Amino acid sequence: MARDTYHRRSLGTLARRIKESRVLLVGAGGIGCELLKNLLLSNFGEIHIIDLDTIDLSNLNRQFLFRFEHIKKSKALVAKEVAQKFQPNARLEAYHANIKDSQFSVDWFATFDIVFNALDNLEARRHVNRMCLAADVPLIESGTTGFNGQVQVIKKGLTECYDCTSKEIPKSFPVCTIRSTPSQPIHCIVWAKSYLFPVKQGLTSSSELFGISDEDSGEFDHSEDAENSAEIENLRKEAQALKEIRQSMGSDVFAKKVFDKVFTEDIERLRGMEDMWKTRTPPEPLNFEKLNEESTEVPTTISCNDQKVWSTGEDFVVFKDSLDRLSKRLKPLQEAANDDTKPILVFDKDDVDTLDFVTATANLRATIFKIDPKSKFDTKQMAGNIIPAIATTNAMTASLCVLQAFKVMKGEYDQAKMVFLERSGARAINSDALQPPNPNCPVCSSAIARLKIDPKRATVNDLVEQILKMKLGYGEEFSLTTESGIIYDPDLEDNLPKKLLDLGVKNASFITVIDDEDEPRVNLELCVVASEDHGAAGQDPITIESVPDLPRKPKTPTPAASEQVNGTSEPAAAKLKRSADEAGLSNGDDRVKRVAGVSEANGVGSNPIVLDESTGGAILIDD
Ligand SMILES: Nc1ncnc2c1ncn2[C@@H]1O[C@H](COP(=O)(O)OP(=O)(O)OP(=O)(O)O)[C@@H](O)[C@H]1O
Ligand SMILES: [Zn+2]
Repeated sequence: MARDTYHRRSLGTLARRIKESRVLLVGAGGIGCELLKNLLLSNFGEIHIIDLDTIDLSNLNRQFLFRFEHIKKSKALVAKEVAQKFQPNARLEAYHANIKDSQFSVDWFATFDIVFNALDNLEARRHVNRMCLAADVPLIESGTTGFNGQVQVIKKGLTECYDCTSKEIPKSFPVCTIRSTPSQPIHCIVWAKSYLFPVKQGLTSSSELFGISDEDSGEFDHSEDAENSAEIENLRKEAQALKEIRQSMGSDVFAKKVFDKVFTEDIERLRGMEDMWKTRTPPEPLNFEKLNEESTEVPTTISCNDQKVWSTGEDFVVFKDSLDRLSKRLKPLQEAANDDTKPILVFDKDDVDTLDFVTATANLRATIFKIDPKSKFDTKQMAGNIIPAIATTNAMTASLCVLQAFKVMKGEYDQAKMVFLERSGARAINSDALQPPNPNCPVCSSAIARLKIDPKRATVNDLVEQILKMKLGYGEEFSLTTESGIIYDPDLEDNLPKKLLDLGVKNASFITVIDDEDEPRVNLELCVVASEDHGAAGQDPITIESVPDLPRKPKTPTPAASEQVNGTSEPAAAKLKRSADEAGLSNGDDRVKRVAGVSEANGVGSNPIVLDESTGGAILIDD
């Protein structure tokens, strides 16, 4: 029987609507590949796929549309080409691009029946959430972390949006914890990674051994309390000392100089700060000669054993050997470089030399501070911020997305669910009713309006005077914020004559208007539609499409703002995937109680998927 007949039998009248639908899939990674296959096999007629990345060797174990020969090619383009074979009649469009690019305007989003998020980062998720709210298109948001997965249906005005609940943001550590008082293996790993290597993203620091970066790691907390600023000053002094040591790179004495500085002298200096050790165990410096004698029998091949936690002597050998390998790589690069470029080596979890070095130096530091050392394998996970991705979780999550999409296509939002997948609960798949929008949400409680501008002419003054004060009746007290920060408030009048374009406002940008009067109106999100045509025929350089309703704000504080979490014992993971907790899907008691008639949760994280016995072992897809 033809596939269409099966679809009609199982989906009834919905089959036709699905075939005529036009949907957008954002992300062609772990969930995205599975979802694309599901959408095609479910007969969705037109699918647009976007992904900014190219295929990597490490994607092949789970992103099944990709093969070895596709490495370095665009994920979106390859996904389209390969998946087209499942359903040759479907219309597929692929974009090798960032969803945040200005070509993907609100008007473009509005052409889709459903948008599916299969992303791995907060920023892109937030952007799509805002665009879907502005375009009033339903969004199916999904994410996985190891064995956990979740799917959330988002519809403007009816359900919570992605930002209605607070999200955990990447953790950072106070500089003083990393530099002087580490207490966890991760503190030593962050130190080895960020202090000895330049980092690719962040702000200023120059205390690295393998080159000097203009930037600093986001893993450091730079808030200027007294303890921190003293540490930052120390960092500057040490930068100078390391600079001198760098001069001897490539010579026989290099390893000893580095070792003596970071594992002996710096530690003795730290130990001398007695106040610091009143409530903590003081660090014990290491001795180069002693370790050299103790490790004469250790082969350098020990570094290949990534499961074993190396002894201090083994760490010492790997330290010297990897330092030598890295120096040999850097030296010729430096000699060949002209004056303008300064070659550097940066940490990369997949670069064995840098990983060996970080493992060994982090472990030597851990020994000094009486912290448990870690295997190279564990160090790789922690230093590389790796969250295991599991093919089965992705596949199950992608299938749940399609089941929710059917409800969205039918307009049955009362039937749509927040669904989550977990390993240790009584059932593998659980669901919750969708919550109404949070009235204090900084995103969806805002009014939304489209602002048409001629980018060549429209100024901040045009927006403030003609639109906000004259058309929308704003008083004097309000501010304008874009992604790059505040562009106007009553004390920042210098920007008034500037063109919006020169302040980074382009097509698909958002400008948030925050009313600061005594009884403020809700925030207003202005979604920019920039078009040079708009300036033609003597039109105003800036117009608003329709006057939005701007009620007063509710008087309760806003709970959904992001929180900065510093100095915790958790890995400084730039958390890529959304966890159940982030989604407001706590795996705690509340939810277990809500799942009626099922056995008790069976342990925490240590058991395989437990299915509900009362249903004959069936996985309950939905309540
Ligand atoms: N702003 C964005 N625009 C378009 N695609 C994006 C954007 N941000 C992330 N993506 C894509 O979303 C996908 C997420 O997939 P996934 O979580 O499987 O990540 P991955 O990078 O493929 O794998 P891993 O991070 O586990 O190595 C990636 O392919 C990534 O390129
Ligand atoms: Zn919201």
